[in-house]
Amino acid sequence: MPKLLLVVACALIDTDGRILIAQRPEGKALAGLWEFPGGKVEPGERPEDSLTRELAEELAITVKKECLAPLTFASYAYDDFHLLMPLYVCRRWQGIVQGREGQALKWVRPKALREYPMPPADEPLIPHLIDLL
Ligand SMILES: Nc1nc2c([nH]c(=O)n2[C@@H]2O[C@H](COP(=O)(O)OP(=O)(O)OP(=O)(O)O)[C@@H](O)[C@H]2O)c(=O)[nH]1
Repeated sequence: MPKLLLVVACALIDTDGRILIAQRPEGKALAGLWEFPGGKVEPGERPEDSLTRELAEELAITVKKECLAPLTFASYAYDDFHLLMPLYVCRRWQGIVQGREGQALKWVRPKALREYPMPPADEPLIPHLIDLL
């Protein structure tokens, strides 16, 4: 059984019902693909704390834990690890979203998500977002 990797991700939703996606920068695994902001849960961290930390680091926003609602999760066998990725939704945050790590950002309607190449783990998440919005 390959290593289980726990990654938390978030669909930020704006007042027009659009979802934020970020493009993975060059040099990283899966570079160029569009993903939901988030990252690995570090040892000793609660998942919601990892997510608020990643959102601050990547996007310069402050998110309260009460504003994170669980939506669904991805479970996907990559070659070298098995990804388990809870997806939260968030409609309320403090600050202005900016890409702090040089990543491109886009606000996209749920039905348009398929136009952006995403990691294979993410594809099954799209119908859940379409249903939600
Ligand atoms: N944040 C995020 N990660 C995703 C998504 N889909 C998906 O397969 N992943 C995978 O989950 C892992 C997330 O790791 P990460 O973003 O924290 O880490 P990273 O590869 O940037 O590495 P590093 O933080 O050690 O530099 C990566 O292997 C990434 O490919 C997604 O929608 N959002």
